[in-house]
Amino acid sequence: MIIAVDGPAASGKGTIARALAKHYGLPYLDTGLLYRAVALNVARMGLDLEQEADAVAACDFDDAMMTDPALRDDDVGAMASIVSAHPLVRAALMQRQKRFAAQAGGAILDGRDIGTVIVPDADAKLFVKATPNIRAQRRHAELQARGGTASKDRVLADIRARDARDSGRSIAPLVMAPDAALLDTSFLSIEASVQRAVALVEAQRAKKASG
Ligand SMILES: Nc1ncnc2c1ncn2[C@@H]1O[C@H](COP(=O)(O)OP(=O)(O)O)[C@@H](O)[C@H]1O
Ligand SMILES: Nc1ccn([C@@H]2O[C@H](COP(=O)(O)OP(=O)(O)O)[C@@H](O)[C@H]2O)c(=O)n1
Repeated sequence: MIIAVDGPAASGKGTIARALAKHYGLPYLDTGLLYRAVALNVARMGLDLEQEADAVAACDFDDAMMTDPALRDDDVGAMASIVSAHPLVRAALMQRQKRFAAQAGGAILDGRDIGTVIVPDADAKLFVKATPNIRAQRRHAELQARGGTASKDRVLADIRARDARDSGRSIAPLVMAPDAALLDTSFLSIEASVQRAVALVEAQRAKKASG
């Protein structure tokens, strides 16, 4: 079974995707980390995020980079949103994601374009959302726990800027696939969100199985 989980920053998609991976015993790929790795690489190489050729030169990284804690920094999320708008960067990362999705037994991937571009024929698709304020609150608490000092207003502004850039870009914009199930986590606990996610996946599987 392949499950696609998409949604904006700090909506809870990673939390849900990890829980679904455990529930169904499937391997999980956080595709945002790939774009974050490219962005961090560009910065470390002293290159320009806005220049497509610079960002493409930073796409060649090995798996070890995916565990670098610096990838989770807030400014790296904002930088990732800049490099991810370059078509050649998306092309360079596409095969890696498609290969992960195609492994025997299935997989779960989360990101922005999983259900629309990477695996449009996924067995189940979720689009996770929450209000910008609630997402900022959650991300702010998460960053504070990691020793970050950004204010809640700054985190909210970053989330709004990323929403606009990710939804407004011409290639693979953040948009809900027409056949995805919407899951609004604004007023749900983590446990309730996960329960709802499992129910939505089961409903989509049952619908597919019946024809
Ligand atoms: N339903 C929820 N209620 C409260 N906090 C949540 C909920 N879902 C996720 N979180 C917390 O919000 C933060 C962002 O969640 P995460 O799953 O990383 O979002 P995303 O992958 O969409 O960026 C994390 O600290 C996570 O523990
Ligand atoms: N499939 C994906 C995943 C992430 N991204 C980009 O990478 C950035 C960081 O993604 P992320 O999933 O790590 O961010 P969070 O939602 O965890 O804050 C996003 O803002 C997008 O610009 C993308 O374009 N496509």
